[in-house]
Amino acid sequence: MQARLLLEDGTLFTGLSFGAEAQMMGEVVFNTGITGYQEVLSDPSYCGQIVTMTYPLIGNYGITRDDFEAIRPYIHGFVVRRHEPVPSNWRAQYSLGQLLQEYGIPGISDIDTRMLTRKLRHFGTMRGLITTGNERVEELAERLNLSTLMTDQVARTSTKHVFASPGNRERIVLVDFGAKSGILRELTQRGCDVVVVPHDTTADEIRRLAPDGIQLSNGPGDPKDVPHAVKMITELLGEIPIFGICLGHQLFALACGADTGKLKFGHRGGNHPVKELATNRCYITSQNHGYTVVESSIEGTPLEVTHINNNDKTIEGLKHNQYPAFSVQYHPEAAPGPFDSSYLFDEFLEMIRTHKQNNPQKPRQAVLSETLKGELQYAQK
Ligand SMILES: NC(=O)CC[C@H](N)C(=O)O
Repeated sequence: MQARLLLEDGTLFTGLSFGAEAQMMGEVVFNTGITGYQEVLSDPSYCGQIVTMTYPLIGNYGITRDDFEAIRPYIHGFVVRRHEPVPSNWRAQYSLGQLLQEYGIPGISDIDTRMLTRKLRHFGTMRGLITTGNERVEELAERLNLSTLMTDQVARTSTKHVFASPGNRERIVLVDFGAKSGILRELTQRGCDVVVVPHDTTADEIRRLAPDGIQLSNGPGDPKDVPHAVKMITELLGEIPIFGICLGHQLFALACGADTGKLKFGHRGGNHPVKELATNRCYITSQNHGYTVVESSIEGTPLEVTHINNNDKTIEGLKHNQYPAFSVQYHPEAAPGPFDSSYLFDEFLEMIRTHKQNNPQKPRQAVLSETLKGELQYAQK
């Protein structure tokens, strides 16, 4: 069956459909990973986006639900050069095309993804529309022109209820802005007592959970669409150690008085070189973001730049010069790898221990278990 991809500049690609029979609109972006398409399509930070893979052969190892970064994909379309419908992998439960069909997401293959990527690099990301129907092109163009990009992706992808992943070490409140499950995995692997809370949890609600540290997750969209989170971070800065990842990094920067802006075509892939300024060391990192912290906005804030991107020199890491709080624009949970940066979770726990030594805490409130029990019961209804 035929599928078409129309861009807002009028470019029309005609290829083959391998996903759902559907028409969907979104911001067209590209990812340069040569593996990891399952983690890409299930990463909630791509909510509302049409993702093009620049690697030409996609789908050859199929789909394994255990490799997902969220309960379901939130992408609005998947674009590949060649889709492999028969996976060769003993872990595969079904094919990529079957997964897209299950969730009503269109997929288009057999188009020139190199041309598409060059266009996005040259002109910046664009709105686009994938359709498997046979509408007239003028009709599709009009629909695309009238459409706008989503602004409520965080609310769509965040958990609605508090849930816990118990452990016997530091208690971490993980604020879920559309978190990848890799973050929870990294924390639980280190024995942390993790409480995952919705994106709009207030500072007081977080205090009641008596956390040792706050992990701000990644998430979709523009950080300026989540002002309530900036307020929460501002209120807790200095009181509880904070570690922000990706959207969490951008929100942390906004809370410290810096600004964010949109990159022309973003960073999405598994081999972005990041330089740690203190050591001059280079880390190869996994990235997925379209926004960035504006460098010129750092002056006059309490922030210090710790890492920069070696390709375009944009900010990749920040730390507060007075309080226990830091953040990175890339993904230390590295799903899929590279695993160069997982040590940042250990540094976060080390920061928490130092903060605890310097600020002996009151015993944890008994109210915590009651709060959680109530939430969990509610969630089970
Ligand atoms: N992965 C993320 O958290 C992405 C952050 C933000 N949505 C951006 O595109 O920049």
